[in-house]
Amino acid sequence: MQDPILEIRNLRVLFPVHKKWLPAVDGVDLTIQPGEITGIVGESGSGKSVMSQSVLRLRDHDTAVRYEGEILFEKENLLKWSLKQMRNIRGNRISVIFQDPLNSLSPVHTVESQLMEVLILHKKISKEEAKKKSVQMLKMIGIPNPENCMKKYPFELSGGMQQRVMIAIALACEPKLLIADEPTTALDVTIQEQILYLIQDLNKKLGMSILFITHDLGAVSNLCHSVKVMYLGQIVEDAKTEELFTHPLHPYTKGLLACIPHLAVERRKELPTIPGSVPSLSHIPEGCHFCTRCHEADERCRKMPPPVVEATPGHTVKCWKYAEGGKKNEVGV
Ligand SMILES: Nc1ncnc2c1ncn2[C@@H]1O[C@H](COP(=O)(O)OP(=O)(O)OP(=O)(O)O)[C@@H](O)[C@H]1O
Repeated sequence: MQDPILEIRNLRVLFPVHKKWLPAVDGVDLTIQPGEITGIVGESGSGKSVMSQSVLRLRDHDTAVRYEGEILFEKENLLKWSLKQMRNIRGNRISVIFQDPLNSLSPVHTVESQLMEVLILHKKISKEEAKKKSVQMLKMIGIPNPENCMKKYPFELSGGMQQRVMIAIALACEPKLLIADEPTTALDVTIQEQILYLIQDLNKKLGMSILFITHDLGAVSNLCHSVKVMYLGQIVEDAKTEELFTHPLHPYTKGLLACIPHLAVERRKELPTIPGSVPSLSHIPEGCHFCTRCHEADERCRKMPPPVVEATPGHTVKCWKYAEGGKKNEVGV
């Protein structure tokens, strides 16, 4: 087996809230193999973005933040790196694409100058080479007339085209890891499909690993090799995609799957929901983080954090229900 591209070990990311350091990410372990697409799903406020942005230390600039644990990228602990070292890795060995391309693209520079800038900065190539490579990138991501697109400003492009340009910039330096944080949420359904197909195609062609963050379980089922379900800063279930969709174990995962709209609409039933909402950081329950919304929770769940149990090989769940009989993973206990 190859060495993993990314290995996150017992990561905690804490923010100061009411004079206390509170964990938005609370003991996450995650491994991504070369070429693998890993999905992170969970409701708003589960800590998906904080966790993925920590890989590139994107929160360091604008807010007080404390990290514990390790983020090993090709065996180097990024949490020990200076911000100067981090700048060299961003957009080069690790890239990120966000939900809203207009927030990531500069409104006052053409597509050409934005694409060329990243290539000249990181790859130290000449202007002519950068221009040639930029046209190739736009072609590869399916922009019909790349030379024409190069001259445009982002506002002159449709939402789908802006997203493609952002992907081209992210991939220009052929990163080993792409972090895609809700990359299709702001797009029309048909364009969503195209962008997901594009990401899948690029993963196959370039062999890069992808950390795919989303609310959309449908997208996960089509795209990802494995899925981690996140709730209030913790991974509560982790399995290969097919296994997770066919044999969900955690009450939270079961709840999320039951909320996929088309199944209920087809049968003209009321759409199920998970009662309540994700608590804020200052209201994290003492025992299992999900206990306040779980219909199966008992006294033990409310008092003691559950262990991580390997229910079947490669399928782990953080829930007391599976604690007896399953194989305990010491890290999560
Ligand atoms: N700078 C900060 N200070 C305090 N709390 C923060 C800060 N940034 C994020 N949080 C909190 O961390 C938690 C996780 O937020 P995060 O944005 O990672 O969730 P998410 O799962 O990505 O949600 P969404 O899908 O809406 O982006 C939330 O409770 C959020 O309020």
